[in-house]
Amino acid sequence: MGLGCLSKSAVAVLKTDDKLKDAKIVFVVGGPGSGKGTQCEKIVAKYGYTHLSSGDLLRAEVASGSERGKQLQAIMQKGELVPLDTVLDMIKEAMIAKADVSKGYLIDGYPREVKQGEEFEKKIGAPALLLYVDAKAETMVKRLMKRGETSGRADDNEETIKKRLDLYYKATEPVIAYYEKRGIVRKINSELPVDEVFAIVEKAIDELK
Ligand SMILES: Nc1ncnc2c1ncn2[C@@H]1O[C@H](COP(=O)(O)OP(=O)(O)O)[C@@H](O)[C@H]1O
Ligand SMILES: Nc1ncnc2c1ncn2[C@H]1C[C@H](O)[C@@H](COP(=O)(O)OP(=O)(O)O)O1
Ligand SMILES: [Mg+2]
Repeated sequence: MGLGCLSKSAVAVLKTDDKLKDAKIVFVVGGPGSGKGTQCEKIVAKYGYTHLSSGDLLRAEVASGSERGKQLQAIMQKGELVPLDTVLDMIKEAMIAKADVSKGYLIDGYPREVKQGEEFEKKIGAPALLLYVDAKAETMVKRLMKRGETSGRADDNEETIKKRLDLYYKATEPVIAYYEKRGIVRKINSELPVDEVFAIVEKAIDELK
């Protein structure tokens, strides 16, 4: 069927969705403080991918001072997950905004639970790769406490870090098992120095081409 019967704006929406369906999508999953953001920055510098961190998108909404932002801030401060639809809508909007120029998307900090992965695939598309950024709990806590000295983040404190870690093991680790069955998970040892971690990341990204 042609698109002739549809209005111009309806065609534009369909075309955008098509573009996202064909897009190269990489999920970046790992515990809090494991080094997701650090590696994503390096991927952007080398490969020109679009980096979308769900946490950054949420913090931007908080910074806007909106009513919705205030509600989000309260949830994040407790180390809990914000509602799925809120995060997914923000990610999709940000992806569409870059659809014409993006070489690929790094979706950092999402999915946080299996349901988030399922909904993403229904509304946007399938990931080609999942980078599993792996570090020990002890390492993550140490890094987050250090980051907390300067990050200004309401969730980089001992009490919230503990809750975030618990939630990670309970809700997010099953995401890795879910995508392992599809054979798209690459486990990255993030205990190593940043550049050595990136050398492993590069191999995984290069395989995608
Ligand atoms: N491989 C690494 N070795 C040492 N420190 C690291 C490493 N990767 C990240 N860090 C540090 O750990 C902290 C958390 O990293 P970040 O990239 O913000 O993690 P995430 O986005 O997963 O929470 C940062 O302060 C960062 O500089
Ligand atoms: N996909 C998602 N679903 C629900 N809440 C999310 C989310 N991504 C982020 N959040 C909320 C809850 C998190 O504790 C908080 C900070 O997330 P983050 O910046 O991704 O943390 P980190 O990079 O330290 O792992 O934002
Ligand atoms: Mg981060």
